[in-house]
Amino acid sequence: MKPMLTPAELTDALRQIGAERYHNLHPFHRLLHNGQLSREQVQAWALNRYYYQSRIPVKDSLILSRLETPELRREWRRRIVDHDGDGQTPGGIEKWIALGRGVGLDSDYIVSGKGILPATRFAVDAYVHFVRDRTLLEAVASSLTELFSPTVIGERVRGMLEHYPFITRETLAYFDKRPVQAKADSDFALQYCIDHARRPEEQDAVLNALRFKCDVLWAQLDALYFSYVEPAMTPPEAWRPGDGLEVRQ
Ligand SMILES: O=C(O)c1cc(C(=O)O)c2c(n1)C(=O)C(=O)c1cc(C(=O)O)[nH]c1-2
Repeated sequence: MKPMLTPAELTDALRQIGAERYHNLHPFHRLLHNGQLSREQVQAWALNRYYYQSRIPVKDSLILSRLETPELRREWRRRIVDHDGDGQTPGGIEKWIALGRGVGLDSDYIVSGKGILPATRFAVDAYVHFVRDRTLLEAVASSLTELFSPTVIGERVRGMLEHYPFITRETLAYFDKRPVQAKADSDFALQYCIDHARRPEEQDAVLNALRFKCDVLWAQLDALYFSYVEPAMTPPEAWRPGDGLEVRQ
């Protein structure tokens, strides 16, 4: 029989998965962060990534609806506000639209969902369905990629500011708050998993949920790489350079 991991061993095993398969390692991110993409390729990234952003509060609402105590719901509700805003302070979604506009896309086009790659949609929707259909423990564990996001975000912001003349600090304002929010989110989710995975099979399910989520992130970058980096195989009706641009007066 499999032994039960201690909290430290479970944490190490999760970190090991991140070290091997988190999306900071993906070739598309290497190109993005090292300044090796064209403005159009950065636009493709911003457009497709918006779809991920737009689904995050939807998947968090699904988790929220499954939580049994006011304390847990309060904690999870914060994530939704982080993305949707509170009607006064803009949330992450609004800031991502600003990022898209900052790289030249039209906001109505971004929000319309037109031009998003089929594989982006499949990967992101798979994440939403996962948190809907699996156990609550697996749903919470699938957010644990956020343990690793502060590092990749730091790398991305530094690299993009250094390498792309069309990128400003304001364009990347989305990322200002994310590392602190991600740390709070992932500290909570990790403790939840440690407390609620009480059998070796449940610990395995937690590890597998993180592997699945790494695949969700990886597949989105595969889609971008195969569609927009040479030799580009852009699917029919997907965004092409020149589509959906903001008209500047
Ligand atoms: O920029 C990134 O590389 C990155 C990664 C991740 C992640 O690891 O899932 C998230 C985010 N950003 C992010 O901005 C975000 O709001 C977010 C929410 C979640 C989640 O699973 O609940 N992951 C991420």
